Amino acid sequence: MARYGVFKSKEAILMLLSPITAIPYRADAMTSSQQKALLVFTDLDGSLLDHATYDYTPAMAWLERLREDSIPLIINTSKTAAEVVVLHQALGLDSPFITENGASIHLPASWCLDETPDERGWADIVLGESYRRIRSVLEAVRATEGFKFRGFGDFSIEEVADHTGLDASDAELAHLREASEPLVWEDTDEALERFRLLLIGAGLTTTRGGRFYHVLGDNSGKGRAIAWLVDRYHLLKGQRPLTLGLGDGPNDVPMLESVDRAVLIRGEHDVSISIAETVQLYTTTQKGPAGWSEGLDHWLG
Ligand SMILES: O=C(O)[C@@H](COP(=O)(O)O)O[C@H]1O[C@H](CO)[C@@H](O)[C@H](O)[C@H]1O
Repeated sequence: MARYGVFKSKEAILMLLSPITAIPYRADAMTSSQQKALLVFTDLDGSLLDHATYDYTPAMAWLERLREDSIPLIINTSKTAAEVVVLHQALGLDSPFITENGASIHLPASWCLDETPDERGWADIVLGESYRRIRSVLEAVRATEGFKFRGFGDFSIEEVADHTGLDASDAELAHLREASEPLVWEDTDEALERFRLLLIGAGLTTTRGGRFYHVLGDNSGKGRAIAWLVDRYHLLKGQRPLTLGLGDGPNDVPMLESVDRAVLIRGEHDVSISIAETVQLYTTTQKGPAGWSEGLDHWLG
């Protein structure tokens, strides 16, 4: 610090030199040159979308700024591809997206190397297990152990709508699972522990969103899908990107622990979330899309 003389730090000097209206210098905020190679990964429910209403209006200003600055916004959610395609179009995005808690990655033609895009111009990478196998394991452990739970495969479209607050047509899209099963646990905590261990033995893993437990292949998860896309970006552009992730639920922890800057959005759920201390983390005071914007103000503002 001696080289800054009477000033306590470089930050203090920069604050003095800044015009009064300028945003104060913060050592941990991303510089504009870092933002040129930035990928922003976002969870949906409880993060970009309001937990109860699925509204994203409070995030509009930041969505516009990311678009203007050509910063890719990459959705990373437990929702199905059928659900995300609709939102992706509504938001006017052209970036890849990750569905079913990291079990599938969807690449636009500009992100493809060996993959051949389909007639819509997209290629799908499956990291996880097939829905068929997940359901057959779930049905087998339920039959042998008598566990009490119900998954989307046991629900009618109306029941999905009742559990989620989605309208019938959105509930139908949520029902179109390809590589993960959301479920409502109706048994004891001890039974849940036994269930989890049995699934590990079958190559499956469990995680938790704002409303449901989710079962998926143990070779997937929101963090692994990010690692896959970071490698692909590196191959395409010849440099590693900087990454920023925003999420609110336990299923977002692997995402928040795999990015360079993380935003933990205050959740609607009652699950306490702990993130590794090594993570550069900002925790919001606001919930949903208002908290999402608060997190971007913090790191990119
Ligand atoms: O478990 C949950 O609470 C959410 C979590 O979704 P995110 O990973 O937070 O986008 O996901 C399920 O419920 C949604 C409706 O609330 C459905 O749209 C999703 O398909 C389902 O996975």
